[in-house]
Amino acid sequence: MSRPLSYGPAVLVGGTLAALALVAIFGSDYHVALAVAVTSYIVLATAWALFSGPTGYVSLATVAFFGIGAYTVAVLGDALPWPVVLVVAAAIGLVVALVVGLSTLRLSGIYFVVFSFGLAELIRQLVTWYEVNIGRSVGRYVFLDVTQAGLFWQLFGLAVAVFLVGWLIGRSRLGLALRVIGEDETVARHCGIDTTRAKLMLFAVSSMFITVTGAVMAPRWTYIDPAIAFNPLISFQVVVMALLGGAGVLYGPLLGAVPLVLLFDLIGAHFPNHFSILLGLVFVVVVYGLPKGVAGLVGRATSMEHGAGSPSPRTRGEGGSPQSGETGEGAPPYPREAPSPDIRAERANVDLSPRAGRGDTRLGVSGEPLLVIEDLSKSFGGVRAVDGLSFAVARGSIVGLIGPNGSGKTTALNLISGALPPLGGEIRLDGDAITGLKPDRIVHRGVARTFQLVRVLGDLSCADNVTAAIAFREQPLWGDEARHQATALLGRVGLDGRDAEPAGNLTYIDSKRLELARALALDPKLLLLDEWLAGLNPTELQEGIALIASLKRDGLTIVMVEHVMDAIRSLCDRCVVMNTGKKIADGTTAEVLADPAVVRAYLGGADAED
Ligand SMILES: Nc1ncnc2c1ncn2[C@@H]1O[C@H](COP(=O)(O)OP(=O)(O)OP(=O)(O)O)[C@@H](O)[C@H]1O
Repeated sequence: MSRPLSYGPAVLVGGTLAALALVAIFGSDYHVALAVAVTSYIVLATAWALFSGPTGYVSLATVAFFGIGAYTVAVLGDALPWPVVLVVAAAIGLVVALVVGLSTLRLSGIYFVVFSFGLAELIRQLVTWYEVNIGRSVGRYVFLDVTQAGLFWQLFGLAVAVFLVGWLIGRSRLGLALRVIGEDETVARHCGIDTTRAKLMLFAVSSMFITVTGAVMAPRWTYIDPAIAFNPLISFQVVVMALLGGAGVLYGPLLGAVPLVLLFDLIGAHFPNHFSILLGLVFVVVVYGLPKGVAGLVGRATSMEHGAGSPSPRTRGEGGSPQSGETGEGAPPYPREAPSPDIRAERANVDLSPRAGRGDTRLGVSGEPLLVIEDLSKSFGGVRAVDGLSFAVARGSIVGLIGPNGSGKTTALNLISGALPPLGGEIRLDGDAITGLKPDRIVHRGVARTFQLVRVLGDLSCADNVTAAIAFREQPLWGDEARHQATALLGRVGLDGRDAEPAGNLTYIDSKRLELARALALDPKLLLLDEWLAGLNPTELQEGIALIASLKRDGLTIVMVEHVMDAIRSLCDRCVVMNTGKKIADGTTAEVLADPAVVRAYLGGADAED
């Protein structure tokens, strides 16, 4: 949403459509037919990229929807007025997309590709079966009085509509959600995005455009059978066109569709028997030579011109220290409400007495704790990663979750944040059970997290990384207000003035700052930090500790998995120690770090003694 407005794409799209319109008005029959083919593929490839571009879900189901549209016309074309036929086709496409989407959009990567291909084949076989066994003939005649020019103008209208819808989606929360999903679906869920719903909505919109295109194109054939209407080549051609042009931007597929339709027309005329081989060759060249398409090349050239061509490498622990004064107390105020007097009172009441001991869920916490974990467990195959874990976290406190490598700390955080479903036990936040809820629901209850391996959305700007959370939290904001809040949060973590910078350019420490800003943007009650301080140099570490301390001063409750003992000592009110999935200690930091069982299991004598 913070991308600068550029008229280049609008001129490109408008100019191309205007040129096609001129061909349709003044061209010969052959040229009008060519304009029809080009426009139909512009619509198909752009509609395909509406969904597959931002999400990265490569769908080979294009022809399934295209064929549904064509067959709707073949069956109903004579019986109903033309606009009604198109509406019925769109409705059927919508229903099929919703059913298919609900059952498949949980799949990702190659599984989705294979399924989408299988879907097209399945629908083709079903139609063939119906025609042979019920209809008693394989094909159907389509006798509709539509001229080539009439066909062109319908497609032209569809093209205008698909660009308009794509433009609107690109500027909407849904558009941002899809870009986040495409970058990192796990992060998307932890930003509060209902990823299934977002994907489903766009899949349905994209499929409706494809279905209506199939319907509009049907009269062109006069006779159709399943082999024509569900020809898998259509799916492959659409993918190749979108990839050649660049599926990441709205105008990209157009850049691929125009030259390839012309090329395919040439190949079809002169080498009809070699069409598939040449299509395969084009596909290989596109995938290897232009992974981000022509639009990607244009984007790179433009950014080089503006001096932003070579992103600095994202190297763990390398340089990039923030300027002094950017963190901690000197930073602009974190835009969340100050802790209420109640919370302050409860914090004052936290019992950190040495009696607070092992295995007792509520010991050490007076009043209703913010987070209560009871008898939580999780297994991976034969490995019991978390085994009967119980502890509580007082409001406004920082609890360190510590233990040797592989003791189950990250798994415990994953269970709390909803990244993993527990095997057993209960998690309560503010008195309400959140056990087993999806991450986006848990985010809306007030839990935010960072990840052990930092996860920023590299192709999005820093501001968009933070806005993704602001736009999908429980009390979402959008537009200028969201942008201002994103800027303030970036300043809060020491990333002043970096709003427009792609997150992929950030150094390791700055990526961590950005991830923290994104978590804070969710306006959480509880923040889960997974080794947020790992890999920092001594200066960065001190700044990181100051930053976390300032969050606590603002009233945030924090559970931090950490191996950096200096941070544990200076930040944590209490510590829960895990070993082989079980809690082995729970008490004040000083008490726990002096516990011989803890020393034996984890710290080693030297560190425990300093
Ligand atoms: N997705 C997974 N699949 C299979 N095993 C897993 C998975 N995640 C964690 N484990 C196993 O569960 C156990 C606990 O792992 P976990 O990452 O929670 O430990 P940890 O205390 O966070 O370790 P570290 O301090 O090294 O990050 C380990 O034996 C680990 O191999």
